[in-house]
Amino acid sequence: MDARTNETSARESIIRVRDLVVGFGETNILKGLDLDVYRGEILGFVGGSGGGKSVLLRTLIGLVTKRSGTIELFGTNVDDATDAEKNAIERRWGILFQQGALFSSLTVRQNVQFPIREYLGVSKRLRDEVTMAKLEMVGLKPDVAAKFPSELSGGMIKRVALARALALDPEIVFLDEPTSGLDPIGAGEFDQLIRTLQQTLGLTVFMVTHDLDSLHTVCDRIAALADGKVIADGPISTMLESQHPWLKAYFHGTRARTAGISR
Ligand SMILES: Nc1ncnc2c1ncn2[C@@H]1O[C@H](COP(=O)(O)OP(=O)(O)OP(=O)(O)O)[C@@H](O)[C@H]1O
Repeated sequence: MDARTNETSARESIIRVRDLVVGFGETNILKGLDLDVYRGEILGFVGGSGGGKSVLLRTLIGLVTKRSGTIELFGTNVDDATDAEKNAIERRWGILFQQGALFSSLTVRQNVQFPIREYLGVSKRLRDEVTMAKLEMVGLKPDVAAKFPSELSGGMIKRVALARALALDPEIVFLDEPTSGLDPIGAGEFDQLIRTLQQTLGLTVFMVTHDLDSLHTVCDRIAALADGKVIADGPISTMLESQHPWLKAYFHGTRARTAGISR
């Protein structure tokens, strides 16, 4: 199904954040942030370095405690969720951290199986079958399963990390700078893979990225973070029209022109 049709026909918020404040010590990093992530879309999340993109991601998955505001995941307010409900919610997302973050002492197979072992009491045979299916899904050959992360290229590490993020058949995947460290061809292939998975699996994708090519080619919508808030959201045309100084610098700078986004 075309992603844009999908987006307009079903505007169900998988993630709904309102007036979110998150800080450390005396400093607030997120200062009343509002954000929706709609089912089936690929949302690109951009913002200056140190602006709080990773902090938002870590807050959404419960690794950082918010100071105030509401976070609803799959229609459940996390403040009202029981431990059992939180556990059930965690199984509905997958995460690809920056640099892939694989366990270096585990094989690819063991890395991909990690969430399955943690959340599902299934037999070894079924775990192995699921693992091989996920590796195939991300375009890796079966022989990769027995390798260790140190034996893989950067692009392969990202794919294994994506296979692990997909292990529990999530409804949404959080990707923290998935194409960083990849050459332009590898980054383009990874973007294409994400688009294919979104279309074939009906995945929702929340992608923190600095990659202008990714924003241009793969994202249905972009949300921009500045001054602790989402200052603009919409398709790339909305970003190009914005008069906010950071957005102007970002989307009309030399790199944007090189990527063919702006003239
Ligand atoms: N655990 C923490 N304790 C104190 N400060 C933190 C903590 N985690 C993040 N910060 C601060 O929060 C701010 C936002 O960091 P964050 O990593 O979210 O930025 P970012 O937008 O993801 O940046 P980049 O694009 O460079 O990855 C930074 O100033 C960082 O130092």
